[in-house]
Amino acid sequence: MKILDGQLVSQATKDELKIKVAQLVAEGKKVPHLAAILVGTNGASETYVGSKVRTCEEIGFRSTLVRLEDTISEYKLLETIEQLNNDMDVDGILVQLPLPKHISDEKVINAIHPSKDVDGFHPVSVGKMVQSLPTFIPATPHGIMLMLEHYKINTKGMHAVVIGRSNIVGRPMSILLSANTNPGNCTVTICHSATKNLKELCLQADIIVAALGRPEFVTADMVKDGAIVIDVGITRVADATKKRGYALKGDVQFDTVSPKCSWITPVPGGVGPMTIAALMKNTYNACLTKH
Ligand SMILES: NC(=O)C1=CN([C@@H]2O[C@H](COP(=O)(O)OP(=O)(O)OC[C@H]3O[C@@H](n4cnc5c(N)ncnc54)[C@H](OP(=O)(O)O)[C@@H]3O)[C@@H](O)[C@H]2O)C=CC1
Ligand SMILES: Nc1nc(=O)c2c([nH]1)NC[C@@H]1CN(c3ccc(C(=O)N[C@@H](CCC(=O)O)C(=O)O)cc3)C=[N+]21
Repeated sequence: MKILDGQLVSQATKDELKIKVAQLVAEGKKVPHLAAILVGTNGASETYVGSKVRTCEEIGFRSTLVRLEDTISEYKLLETIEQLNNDMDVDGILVQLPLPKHISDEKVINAIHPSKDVDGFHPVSVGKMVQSLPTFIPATPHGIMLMLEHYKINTKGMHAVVIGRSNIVGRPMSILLSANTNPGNCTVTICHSATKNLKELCLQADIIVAALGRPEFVTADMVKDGAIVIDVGITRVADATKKRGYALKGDVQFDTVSPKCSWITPVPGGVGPMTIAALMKNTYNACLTKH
C-alpha cells in the first residue's frame, strides 16, 4: 500500500506557483489576487477560508477576505460580488459554501463573472468542463487529478466508482475521470443515496472516490485487492482527547481498507491540501489571461 501524499504534492504545486509569481514581480506584472467571501461564522468554513488566505500569502498572491454577517441579505451579497466582478485588480472570486438558508446558492454562483470563477461552479464553467474545453475546474476534483498525475498513475481503462453526486465534488469528479485525458479514460459509475447495490459496485472498482460525507462509510469488505482509494470526506467528530476537541474523519475506514489498496489518500493530509493547491492554480490562470 502506498500513500498519495496530498501535503507533499500540494507543497510542490505551491512551490512552482511561488516561482512563477516571483517571475511576474520581476517583470513588473500584476500578481494574482483572490477575493474570498465568508458569510457567517461556521467553524469548518473559517478553517478552510483561513487556509486559502494564508496560502495566498505564502506564495505571493494578493488576497482579500470579505466577511459578512450571516444575517446579510441575498441582495447585499450579490452586490458585493458585483463590486468584485468590477474590481480590475481581483482575478478570482470565491464564495465559501455552505451559505445561510435564506440565500440561494444558485443565484450567488450565477452572479460570479465566469472569467473570475476560480471555484468552477458557474454553469458556463461546468458546461465547458463537460465539453473538455479549457476552463476553471472545481478545486477538489482538480486537486485529485493533479495528485494522480503527480504519482504517474495510469488510469486508462479503469473502472472508477464515485460515491456522491454533488456539484462541488462527485459530479465534476465523474466527468473528469471519464474524459479522454490522462489521468482519465476511466469507465465511471456514479453512486448516490438511491443506489441499490453500492457494495457490489465498489467491489468491481479499480478506483473508488468516496465523497458522501459519512465517516468511515467505506469498509474493507467493499474494496477489491489492489484498488486505488481516494477519500474526500472530512467530518469533525467530537473527541475529548484531541487538542481542538474533535478529530477529522474521512469517508473511508483507513486502518482496515489501506492494507488492501495499491494507493490511498489519508485524512487529513490527502485531498484537503490538494483542494487548496488547485484553487491557487486556478487563481494564477485567471490572472494570466490579463497579461
Ligand atoms: N477534502 C476536501 O477538499 C473537500 C471535502 N469535502 C467533504 O466531502 C464530503 C462530501 O461533500 P459534498 O459533496 O459537498 O457533500 P453533499 O452532502 O453535497 O453530497 C453528498 C453526496 O453523497 C450522497 N450520499 C449521501 N449518503 C449516501 C449513502 N449512504 N450512499 C450513497 N451516497 C450517499 C448524496 O446523495 P444524494 O444526492 O442522493 O443526496 C450526495 O450526492 C463531505 O464530508 C465534505 O466535508 C467537500 C469538499 C472538499
Ligand atoms: N466555494 C467553496 N469552495 C470550496 O473549495 C469549498 C467550499 N466552498 N466549501 C467547503 C469545501 C471544503 N473544502 C476544503 C478545503 C480544504 C480542506 C483542507 O485543507 N483539509 C485539511 C485539514 C483541515 C482541518 O484541519 O480541518 C486536510 O484534509 O488535511 C478541506 C476541505 C473546500 N470547500
